[in-house]
Amino acid sequence: MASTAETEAERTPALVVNGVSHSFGDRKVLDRVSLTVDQGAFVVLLGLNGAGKSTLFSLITRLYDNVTGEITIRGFDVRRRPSQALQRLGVVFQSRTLDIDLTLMQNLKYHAALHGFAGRTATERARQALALVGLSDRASEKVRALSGGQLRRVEIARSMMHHPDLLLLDEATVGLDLGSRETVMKIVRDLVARERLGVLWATHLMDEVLPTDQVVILHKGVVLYNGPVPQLLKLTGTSSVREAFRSVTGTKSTIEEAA
Ligand SMILES: Nc1ncnc2c1ncn2[C@@H]1O[C@H](COP(=O)(O)OP(=O)(O)OP(=O)(O)O)[C@@H](O)[C@H]1O
Repeated sequence: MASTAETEAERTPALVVNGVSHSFGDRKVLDRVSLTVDQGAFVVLLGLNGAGKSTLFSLITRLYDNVTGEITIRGFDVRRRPSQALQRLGVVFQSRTLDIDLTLMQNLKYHAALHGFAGRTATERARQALALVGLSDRASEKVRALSGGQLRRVEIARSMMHHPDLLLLDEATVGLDLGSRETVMKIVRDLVARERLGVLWATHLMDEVLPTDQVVILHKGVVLYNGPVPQLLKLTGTSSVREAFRSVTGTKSTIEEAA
């Protein structure tokens, strides 16, 4: 019996969004959005600027209250069990949020304190987190000495300190050069493979989607496709995610051109 229970717990998705809508005044910006992120899955939330990606993240993180549908993190409803749900969640926001006048270690320890870790535990967690993103040797440097890509890596380290099951990243590579973008994406994909982390990666950049990813196309607040990449290409009779996106959304320009 115990092993069955364990198996069920292991299978509980990192994130379930079910029938979630959201309006600002009269304007509906999300319309019955549903998606699932399994443990160990890298899910790309692909949409043009204004599609509703950040609004969805604000609902998952409880910055806004979802009044329709439901959102669960590892089975915990974010409205009814907020502390259990949110302690399993890590977030890398679109805007930068590190204190550039503090060292990497100081930034991480400050965050650890917010999660109730102090002293040696905080130092140890910070060290482990920096090792995950390959920045162990920079721990005592000030954040202002880092490149844009390294800053993002520290933010990823910070989001991993409390060992979450679900990581949300909102346009994490915007403003980075190609090499840094690839490094950041590799780090996150490695975490998915190694730690069985569930990741929801919001982007408007087509080339960030790999054939092995699950992709959710969000357009004007509506999910137009949700599934594996090969199936998307087959369904649309196209040979690239860019073409498939155009076909599904009826837009002429690619996301990159529109941005
Ligand atoms: N606080 C707000 N009040 C009113 N409208 C808003 C608010 N926040 C977002 N919107 C509108 O909701 C829609 C969805 O915006 P959202 O920021 O979620 O999109 P997005 O896909 O994250 O795009 P971006 O990457 O440009 O932020 C947009 O039309 C936006 O103008």
